[in-house]
Amino acid sequence: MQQTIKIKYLNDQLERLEYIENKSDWIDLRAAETVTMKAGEFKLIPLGVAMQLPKGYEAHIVPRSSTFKNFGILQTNSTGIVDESYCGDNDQWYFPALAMRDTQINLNDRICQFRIVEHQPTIKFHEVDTLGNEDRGGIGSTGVQ
Ligand SMILES: O=c1ccn([C@H]2C[C@H](O)[C@@H](COP(=O)(O)OP(=O)(O)OP(=O)(O)O)O2)c(=O)[nH]1
Repeated sequence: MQQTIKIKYLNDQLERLEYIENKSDWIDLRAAETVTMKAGEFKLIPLGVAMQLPKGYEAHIVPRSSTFKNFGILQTNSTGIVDESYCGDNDQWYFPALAMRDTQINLNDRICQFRIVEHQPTIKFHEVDTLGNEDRGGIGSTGVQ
């Protein structure tokens, strides 16, 4: 199945996004400006794109596996969630970055990746006194090996 995403680029110099077949279905995103950061500094790095996602979908943004090795930055929200309603011309996507060392990220460096994901079903909470199941054990109860 193929989906179409309407995309608006906010920087003419930004390389256009590409879905690369047979590699990974995650799509790399690029820094839309050159950014220098000091160790300990936080910055929202602009990704230079705004999109209208397909109806019923959201997008998840995570770092590339090599991002920390290459740039020494961590994504402060671990996973970025782009809501379907975040679809205006100026609803630019950002990468919230914490620098662990002095670093420079250049325009068009690929720093993170995204995929689209269908929304979960609507959820209703049903409060009970007991769930009626045996406890599985606390976090870490299965040991390390
Ligand atoms: O890594 C991210 C995470 C979010 N967003 C954009 C898309 C998302 O739809 C919007 C708001 O994100 P979220 O709802 O997670 O943030 P919030 O802190 O709850 O802010 P808001 O009050 O805008 O909802 O910010 C990004 O560009 N990058």
